[in-house]
Order: sequence, then C-alpha cells, then structure tokens
Amino acid sequence: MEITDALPAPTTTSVRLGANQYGKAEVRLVRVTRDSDRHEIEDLTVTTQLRGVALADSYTEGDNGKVVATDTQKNTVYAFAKEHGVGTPEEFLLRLGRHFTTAFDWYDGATLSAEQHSWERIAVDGREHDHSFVRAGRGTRTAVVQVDGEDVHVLAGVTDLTVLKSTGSEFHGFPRDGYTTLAETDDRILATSVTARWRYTPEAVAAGIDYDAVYAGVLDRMLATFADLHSLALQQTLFAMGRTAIEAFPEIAEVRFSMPNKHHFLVDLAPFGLENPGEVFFAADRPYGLISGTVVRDGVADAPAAWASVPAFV
Ligand SMILES: O=c1[nH]c(=O)c2[nH]c(=O)[nH]c2[nH]1
Repeated sequence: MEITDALPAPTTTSVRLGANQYGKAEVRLVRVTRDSDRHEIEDLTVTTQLRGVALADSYTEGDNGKVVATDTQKNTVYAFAKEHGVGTPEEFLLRLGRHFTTAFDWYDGATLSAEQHSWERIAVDGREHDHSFVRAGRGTRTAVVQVDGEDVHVLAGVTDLTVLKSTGSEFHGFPRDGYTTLAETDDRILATSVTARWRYTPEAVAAGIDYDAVYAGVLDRMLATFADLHSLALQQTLFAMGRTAIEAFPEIAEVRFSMPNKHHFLVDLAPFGLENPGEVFFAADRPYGLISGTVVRDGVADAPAAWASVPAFV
C-alpha cells in the first residue's frame, strides 16, 4: 500500500473562529510614591485581555493591522501607573479599559483584572517605618521536632515572610568581568521572602520555652532589622537578622536562612516621554538571586541530628 492511500480523502470541512481575546497576563507592577520620606507602595498583578470582531483576521489571516501588541499593553500599564498613579485597582483597571477601547476603536470589549498584594508598614519600637513593609499575613509559622534516641531537638521557623524596603539598600563594589552588565546602585528596592529556621538549645528545650513569645519576638526583631539596617547586600541583611535573633533570645543556638532576592527593575519610561525617578518597577519573579546562610551562636555544639531531612537551605 502506498502511503498516500492512507491519507483521508479530501473533504469540504470548514471551520470558523470562535470566541477569542488576547493581551498581557500577569504584569507585575510596583509603584513607589516618594513625594516625601514616607513612601507609599502599591503592588498589583495586572492582566489585560482585549477583544473585537475586527481581530478575527489576525487569527485567520495573520493580519496584525489591528493587533495592539501585548508588549504595548504592558507598557501602557506601567506608563499609566506613572502618569495617573494607581489608586484603587478598580479605578486603575477602568482607566486602562477606557483607554484601550477608545484609543483603538475597533476593540469591542476588554477584560482587565488585577490582584492587589497588600503590604503593611513594619513597626519598629511601636512606630510605623517610613519605607519598609511586610506582606499582610506575616508569613507562615513552621516547627520541626526531632527525637534522636535520648536527644530532642526543636526547630522553629517562618516561611513566606515577604518584606520590601523602597529605599535604604545599595549594591556595589562587586567584581566586574566580561559578562558583568549589572549597574552599581546606591538606591534600589530590596525585597525578599524570608524562610528562616532556628534551633533551640537542648538546655532551653529541657527547661521549657515560651514558644509563642519567642516566635513573636524573633519576627519583631528580624523585621525591625530588615527595616532599619541600611543594606549593602542581602547577604549583610541576612546576617544581621540572624544576629539580632540570637542576641535577643539565649534559647536560640543558630538560625538558617534562605532568602530569594526578589528583583525589582526600574521600568524605562523614556520612550514614552516620562521620567522614572525610582517610582515604577517591574517586579520580576524569576530568575532570582538566592542567598542562604547560617548564623551561629559562638560556643554552642553543632547538632546535625536536629537538621536531618530538613533542607538546610530551600
Ligand atoms: O544583595 C545582593 N547580593 C548579591 O549577591 C547580588 N547579586 C546581584 O546580581 N544582585 C545582588 N544583590
């Protein structure tokens, strides 16, 4: 049998384009308002979806004459954040929706959606910090108990403790080679999602620990240190956060951290005739720097059994 015999006979099947829409999904927008030393941050994930019968040709013929590029839609989100501010997600989306459907009158409709990521100011000594924030919810508390023969180890911790400071962070002085493009900076956003686990000393475990109180105290001190330390690198912030926990609580033997460096890139608004002096950022989700480290109280014995099967660093 020849191969051609196996092909179906030609038919008169016809197809048509059904419902469709297109746009940019999950535009990560962070807007810093820095009119005074007390910064405000607004953080949205925005999705634009545009529709119109006139768009059919783009699907059926490859005719892009009426296709406002999804890249343009993304730029519009950032430029509008600069030009008009953000405000409520509803009003921000209304502005975008009106723009797309009036500036390009062939669009019959649009679906604009947003998730708002809520931040609270970090409180330091009862005072709300001007430019350091923690995601509402303050992370998830974790605990591990290891029984190893007669020994009992207790690890406490937190994960997804997402923090951001809109200034008070620099990064420079790093080696440059032929592959280095990163610009040195003396003012950047520093943001991370802290995973920390701390081990209590066996003596403290035996004597009894007010686990709730230490957990709350460790979080308060770590957050205050994140807020107050003028950071030269996330590595430096990590060490200082571990140090403050160990200094404040004699029950703690060591702290292990994993901290993704959640990069925020300044959006280049110059092509749209707009300046961007540290106000509108693209919050990238990957790749991210991953900074891990352990801070250890001098003089305490190592306890490898405490960490068995617990990832040292995530
Ligand atoms: O705080 C930082 N530490 C790094 O090691 C690093 N590397 C990088 O590209 N940016 C940063 N930021």
